[in-house]
Amino acid sequence: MDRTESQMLIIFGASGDLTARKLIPALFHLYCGGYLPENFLILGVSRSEFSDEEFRRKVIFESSYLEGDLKEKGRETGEKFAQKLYYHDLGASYEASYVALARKIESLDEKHQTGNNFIFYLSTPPNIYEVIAKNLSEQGLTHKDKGWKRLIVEKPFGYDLASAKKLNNSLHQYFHEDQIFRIDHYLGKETVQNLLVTRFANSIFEPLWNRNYIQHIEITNAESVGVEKRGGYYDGAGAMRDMFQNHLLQIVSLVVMEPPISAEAESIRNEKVKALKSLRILKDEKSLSENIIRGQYLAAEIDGKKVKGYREEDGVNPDSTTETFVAIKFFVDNWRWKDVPFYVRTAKRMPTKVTEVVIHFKPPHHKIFTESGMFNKDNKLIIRIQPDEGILIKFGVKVPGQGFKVERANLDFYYDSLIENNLMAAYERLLLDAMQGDATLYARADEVEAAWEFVDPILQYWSTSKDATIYGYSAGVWGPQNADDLIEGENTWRNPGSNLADDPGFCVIK
Ligand SMILES: NC(=O)C1=CN([C@@H]2O[C@H](COP(=O)(O)OP(=O)(O)OC[C@H]3O[C@@H](n4cnc5c(N)ncnc54)[C@H](OP(=O)(O)O)[C@@H]3O)[C@@H](O)[C@H]2O)C=CC1
Ligand SMILES: O=C1O[C@H](COP(=O)(O)O)[C@@H](O)[C@H](O)[C@H]1O
Repeated sequence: MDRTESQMLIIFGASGDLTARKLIPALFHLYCGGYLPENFLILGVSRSEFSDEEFRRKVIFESSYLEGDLKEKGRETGEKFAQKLYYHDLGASYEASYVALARKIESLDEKHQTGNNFIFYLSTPPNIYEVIAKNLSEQGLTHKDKGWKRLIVEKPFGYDLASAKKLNNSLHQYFHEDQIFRIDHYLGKETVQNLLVTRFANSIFEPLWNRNYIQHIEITNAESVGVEKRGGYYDGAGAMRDMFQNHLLQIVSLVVMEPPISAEAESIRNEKVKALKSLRILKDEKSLSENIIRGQYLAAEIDGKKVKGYREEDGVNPDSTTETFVAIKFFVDNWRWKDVPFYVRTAKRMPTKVTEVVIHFKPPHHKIFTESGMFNKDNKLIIRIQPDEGILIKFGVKVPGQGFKVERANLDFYYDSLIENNLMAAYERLLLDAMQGDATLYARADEVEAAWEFVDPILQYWSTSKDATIYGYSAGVWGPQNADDLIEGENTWRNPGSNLADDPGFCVIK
């Protein structure tokens, strides 16, 4: 709290969905929690015409995203928070009127003593990020001589490796790397951060965290919703760009990375980059076709309700070959992970919303309890990212009675069980970190590029090869059936329920 200096947050794209749905509610929660400094302002910027009052009404009092909060905290709290909000209409284009914007920022800064400390948040279509950065620079708004200046950049960061590099180079003309905060909201999730703590604050997991004890690793990110109102955007992106390149590879990097020398941003980010660079890139046609399954959801009935197929969604091309499901098997080429398969999948219109990491351990070398088949079941560590956040270990116990019959039991931890378990929403945590200048949970330029290096050949293969199949799957099932064939031996995906303790079958380790 003490570290949050007086400052102004300038949001470009203030009339858009993200501002109303995530940013303003996060800022309101930070305000109610006493996390914002006394001298703090939010200046919304876009081309739509609003007065300050109209903007406040739109994003606070008439917003369905704050309705519950306002009921709980009272209108008066909403009114006080609203006094921190201002709006600037950029006019017809994002190229124009930066002189007027600069004047407005300067006068607000002077009047409200925000210390010339500015965060510029880019929540517009990505194709205008550079234009905004350039104009800010030309108006002298990026200089660090008086106060600090930071830039938060929304995803997607680039469309492929070349465009990500281009965007990095463009932004670096106007901002130093230490001023740029590339957002990935999964890094703002408490349970994703806890991957670091589970691994590096305990001496019971890390000694086993390697090829000697781990048989394979499975990561599932499933959403039950379809593309909702974002069909237009999603059709140009697909699951690979929308989720895998950023959120899933961030989780992978935290699972794969070596211990950092400290919890400082650069130490952690250095190790994450090394981890991403050690992923074996699927390059040749054979490995691309054998190790990746992509799919697209088809119309179906779920709980008696008809849901549209992907191609029928608003904004989606009726002949679209954009993937809404992707499952990938890959290896990590380093000392720790040699020969350990990683299976990662992400999809829309699955049976439930769930994200989890499952570490499957190898069975004991020598099997002495032959009475039941239990010794064949693997020990598992399940790290539940969402929902029902927690950690569960599956291990064998003796069934009471004669002989040595073994059954599987659970050791578990639930975030719910903590007395203080107010999990801060991802955007709250990330905004607060940026306000305090902490970039640990933001992606660095080389990190984003390393992730694209893994993803690029896959996208190229899909766009150029005639053999790159896309499979249909009915909305509400766990994706195309042949995604199970990716997994070696008789193992299958875990297909979890929404409760961590649900046990949907098991994996057989031969
Ligand atoms: N919405 C979400 O859930 C998520 C969004 N994001 C990212 O956040 C950013 C904003 O997304 P979102 O709020 O959903 O988008 P919207 O389309 O709802 O809003 C875009 C905003 O940018 C402004 N804008 C400026 N120039 C243009 C232009 N040429 N065309 C269209 N709009 C323009 C719009 O306002 P005006 O027309 O008034 O200038 C509007 O305020 C995007 O980069 C998106 O990828 C990331 C994760 C989730
Ligand atoms: O970034 C995105 O994430 C959401 C899923 O986020 P979650 O926090 O609800 O898991 C996804 O729906 C969206 O398509 C994607 O752009």
